[in-house]
Amino acid sequence: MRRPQRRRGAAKQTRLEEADEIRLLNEWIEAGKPLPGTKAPPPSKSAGAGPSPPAVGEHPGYSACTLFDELPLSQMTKDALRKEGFTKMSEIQRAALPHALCGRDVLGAAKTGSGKTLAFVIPVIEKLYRERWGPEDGVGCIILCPTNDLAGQIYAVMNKVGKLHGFSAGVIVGKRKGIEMEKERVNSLNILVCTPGRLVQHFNETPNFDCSQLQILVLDEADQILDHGFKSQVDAIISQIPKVRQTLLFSATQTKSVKDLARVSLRDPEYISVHEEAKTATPDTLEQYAMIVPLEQKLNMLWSFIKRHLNSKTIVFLSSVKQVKFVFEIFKKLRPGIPLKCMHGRMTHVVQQAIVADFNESTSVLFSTDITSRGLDIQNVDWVVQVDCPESIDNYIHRVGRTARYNKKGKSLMFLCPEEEAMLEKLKATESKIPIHIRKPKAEQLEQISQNIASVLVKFPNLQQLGKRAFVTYLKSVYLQKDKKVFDLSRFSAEQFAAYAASLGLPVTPTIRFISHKKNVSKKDMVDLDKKKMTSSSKPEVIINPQVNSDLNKGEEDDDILYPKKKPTADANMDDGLDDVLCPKEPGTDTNTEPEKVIELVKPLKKKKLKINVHRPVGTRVKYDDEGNAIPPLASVAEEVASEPIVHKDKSLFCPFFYVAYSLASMM
Ligand SMILES: Nc1ncnc2c1ncn2[C@@H]1O[C@H](COP(=O)(O)OP(=O)(O)OP(=O)(O)O)[C@@H](O)[C@H]1O
Repeated sequence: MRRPQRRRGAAKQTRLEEADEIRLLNEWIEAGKPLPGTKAPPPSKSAGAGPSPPAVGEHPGYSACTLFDELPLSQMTKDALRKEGFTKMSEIQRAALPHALCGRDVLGAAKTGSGKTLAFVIPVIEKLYRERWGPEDGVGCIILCPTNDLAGQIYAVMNKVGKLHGFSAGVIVGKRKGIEMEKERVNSLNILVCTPGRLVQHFNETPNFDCSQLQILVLDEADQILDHGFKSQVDAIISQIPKVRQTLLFSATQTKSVKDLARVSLRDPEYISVHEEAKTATPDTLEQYAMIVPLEQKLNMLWSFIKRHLNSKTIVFLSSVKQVKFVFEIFKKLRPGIPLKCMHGRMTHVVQQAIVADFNESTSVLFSTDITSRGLDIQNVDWVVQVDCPESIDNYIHRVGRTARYNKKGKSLMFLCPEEEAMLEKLKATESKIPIHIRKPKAEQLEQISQNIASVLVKFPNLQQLGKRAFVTYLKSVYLQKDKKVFDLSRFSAEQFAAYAASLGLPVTPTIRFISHKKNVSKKDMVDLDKKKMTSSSKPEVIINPQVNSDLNKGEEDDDILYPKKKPTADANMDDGLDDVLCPKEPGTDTNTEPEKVIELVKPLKKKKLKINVHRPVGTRVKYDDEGNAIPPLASVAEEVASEPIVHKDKSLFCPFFYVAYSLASMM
């Protein structure tokens, strides 16, 4: 938002006031900073009594503050925070901000929904303010996060907190085609909020794209950004930015891998984990349930749950895009009595943003992949239902963290097949610190909808194709999971696969080429086997046939008759009653992705010599040598023949905080 145009004299007065404020802030930050490695002391009794502004020249320590107004922050930031209703700091903010404001690297860990975003947005804005950063200085801060939606959300928070400042910020996201429009503007942005893949594209393709002056690098959902999915992109980015910078890493499931942390050149980082001693790894206000649900009963159970929670806002996680699409389309046709939405990574950024915005404002059910599992701050989600088993405990924590945010209440329910009970053991293990309760569904409250689905598929053949793909992609997702103790398709019988297909309303069970009864079985054998199976009572063994791994990467399978359709039977597990999990006592308080793993292969980046922004006023430009070590500005100027005219010190470096690339992305 542009600052109101001021008359020249008033603008000059403002600049003098800002110069004074920056000098005072720098003195205060230096004089009152906490000792390295120290934790914030517990809030004092008088905490929150409101700050008595320090007397001139007095610089009290700020590690014990509880209110934003007590911190050495610029007045513009304090005013913006107050306007947004942020007055008292959360635990992670209280612990991290004093160290981040004085320029230290921070490795921050705190539960989902505990306010980590402000813990890095505020230091970014304050750092650039105190550095008197402006548009001609180019990129001063990069914030990396795993998904486009999260980038959009972080940008929105940045916009709220920084709106009185004069920085240019933007979200550079979106699919391949949008990059051309971004190329013209990306160099003029001071703060980039982006996914790793998009940033690498700019390093590779945007002429004169320059991050050599970078002051601060932030990794949100750092453990995911640093894991194998983004490894090549992150390494490419790190190779293009100065090693001498401030680095902030945050996540609810923070990595402690020294190897990973070394990749981002952390320097004596403050490890701040405010909930390390907490009894639970998940929010205290979250009620967590699990139910053992046979594969072929999952959709019946999901439908029954939704029918009993028509006044709740619910996020439903499924493993694959095809499943999300199929369940969404089918349930839409069956009309449960509550609005339904779906979200996945194959949607354009604009559509995703619109869905999140709409879901924020409505009581509805959002079917989603794990694209929404991390970071998304959707308001007032009452329930998170995990129809498919999370791939890891971290994945579980982030999924359920979509509800019960910032002291609000929420509930989560996870379906586990009997064959996946090992995940329950992992979650209940002491070290996981996840207070999850087992619930047994009441058979009489379980609505059988397979026939209804089958009727819909007859009426809408295109949905039958989608159903087959949902069937195959789900099994593929299980087959490709790393944790073979939990995910093992060979534990499922051929009959169960047939029953699962029938539960999706499919007239025949699609062929799953990576599963066969025995090694190297031919299609003819499979069909013969069917006939034999129809007579024999023994369960044919299901063998995962690795020889056909190549199928996993193929497009969608054609369907084929593998097993006759079988009516799903109510499972023994279903005898006990469904308790409050399906019949909420009071209107609920109760929310995936394939993370936006950028698929394109990153060409090994030529090591580019770090370029220097020659337009930056003399005496304020920080330069780097080839190793990325900062050379003191004056020293570097002394090296050059100082022939260029001295730029007036009072040249304003600020221009209205406006948003550039995001509107570009939104035009994609
Ligand atoms: N100091 C505060 N006072 C009031 N509300 C706050 C404060 N800090 C954050 N919030 C609110 O808490 C919610 C969660 O914040 P945020 O999204 O930053 O959590 P997070 O820790 O990043 O969660 P996740 O781990 O899921 O990414 C947001 O709605 C935010 O506006």
